[in-house]
Amino acid sequence: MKTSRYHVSFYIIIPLIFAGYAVLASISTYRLTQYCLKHDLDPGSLLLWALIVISIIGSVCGLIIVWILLKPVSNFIRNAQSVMPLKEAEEDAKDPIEKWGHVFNEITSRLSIVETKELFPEIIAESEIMRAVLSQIKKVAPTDSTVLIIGESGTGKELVATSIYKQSLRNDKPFIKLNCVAVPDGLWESELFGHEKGAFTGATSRKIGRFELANSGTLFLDEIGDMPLETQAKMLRVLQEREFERVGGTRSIKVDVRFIAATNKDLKKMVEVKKFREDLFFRLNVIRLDIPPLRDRRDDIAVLVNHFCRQREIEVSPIALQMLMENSSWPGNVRELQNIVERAAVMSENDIIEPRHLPENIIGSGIAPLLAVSSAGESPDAGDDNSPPSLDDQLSGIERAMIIEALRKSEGVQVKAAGLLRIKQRSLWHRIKKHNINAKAFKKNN
Ligand SMILES: Nc1ncnc2c1ncn2[C@@H]1O[C@H](COP(=O)(O)OP(=O)(O)OP(=O)(O)O)[C@@H](O)[C@H]1O
Repeated sequence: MKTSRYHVSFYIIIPLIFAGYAVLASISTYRLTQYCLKHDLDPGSLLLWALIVISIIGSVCGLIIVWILLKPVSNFIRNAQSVMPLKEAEEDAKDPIEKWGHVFNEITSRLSIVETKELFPEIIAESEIMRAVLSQIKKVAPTDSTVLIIGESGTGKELVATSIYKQSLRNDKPFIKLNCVAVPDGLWESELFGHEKGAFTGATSRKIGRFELANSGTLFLDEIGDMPLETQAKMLRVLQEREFERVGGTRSIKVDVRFIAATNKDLKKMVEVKKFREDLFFRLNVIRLDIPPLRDRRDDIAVLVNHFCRQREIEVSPIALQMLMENSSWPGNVRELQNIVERAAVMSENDIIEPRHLPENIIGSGIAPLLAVSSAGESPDAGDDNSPPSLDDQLSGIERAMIIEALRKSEGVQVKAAGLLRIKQRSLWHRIKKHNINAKAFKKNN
């Protein structure tokens, strides 16, 4: 095919082969029947043999075609299997097609991680839910549509707004931020629209407002839920008409601004209780991006911790990392995680974050205390309620700690970890699943 002058698509050639073969088979049986009738022979047994031969030739042709088609796929799968993470992905697949499905899914997922890392180097996220958000950002960024970013405090709304700006067609134009919580009462209009000299007592010179500063660029209104109602009405006019006057001025100023707003408040509820204007809400809610809280994307914890550690040139021990991954609440989201790593980095003596450097609420749940104590070399604490953990719980905790230690030593390579523990790889894999350990977190390149 590569060297021939003409290229025929498989979509044409394969149906043609089968159609041609069917025509040939029909002609030969027809001819055979005619021959038998002409020579007074019984066509039954001859036709039976002919059908057997036709079927055998048909099967061989089918086999060759399937082999030609699947050869590059199986070559690819074989090469992909030499990559360690893909080996893990196909572990529980029973038949080859299911196995290939697993491998392809894993490859697609990894390619999308690579793409997101390239497009959004500052946003660290590997969870599916965040990757969906990032692909939404990729779509909306180059448009001029207003974006409303909703999410709890510390989820990364500002980071997302900045990424939208960076990926937008206005990325060489101004990016002006306004934190609505930080604007003092009475200064709203001057802050947004600017003022003329002498507009009010203290207006000693002309001030350019945020709308004007953001002209031809992007205006990011953080914490929009904290904007007072009377300012919302004025804001609505700018959103609709892209026009306003400076305080104390008479001239209308036209601006070309893209708006991005963010809030951690439930604007719909605020509309219901008349604390936020419905018309403004609809104007802002053109494209809505929901940033999930960290507790709903625990897959991101390991990569985030490793990222924050890299920034501070320190490391995190796998047990400490596992404890961070096990924590289920994270009310302060990524900011809280970042602060914990920062604090632990300051406290660590040898540039490795150990469980003892983590706050009480992180090491104080589940089997974490057992691991924390064992890693710190102290005796196990029975807990506040004076009821020591059961033997089964303790054994399970020890098993878990040993697996984590082996994964740490083997840098997440499960064959090696299984060797260290002197168990079969399959058994290790089952135990990893049972204890809900994120084996990927131990890989060096994480
Ligand atoms: N996915 C992420 N990758 C890397 N850093 C992140 C990520 N998400 C958040 N951060 C970091 O967490 C901190 C808080 O993020 P950010 O200020 O964007 O959150 P926010 O939702 O705007 O918070 P708030 O509502 O309190 O203003 C920042 O230092 C930011 O760099």
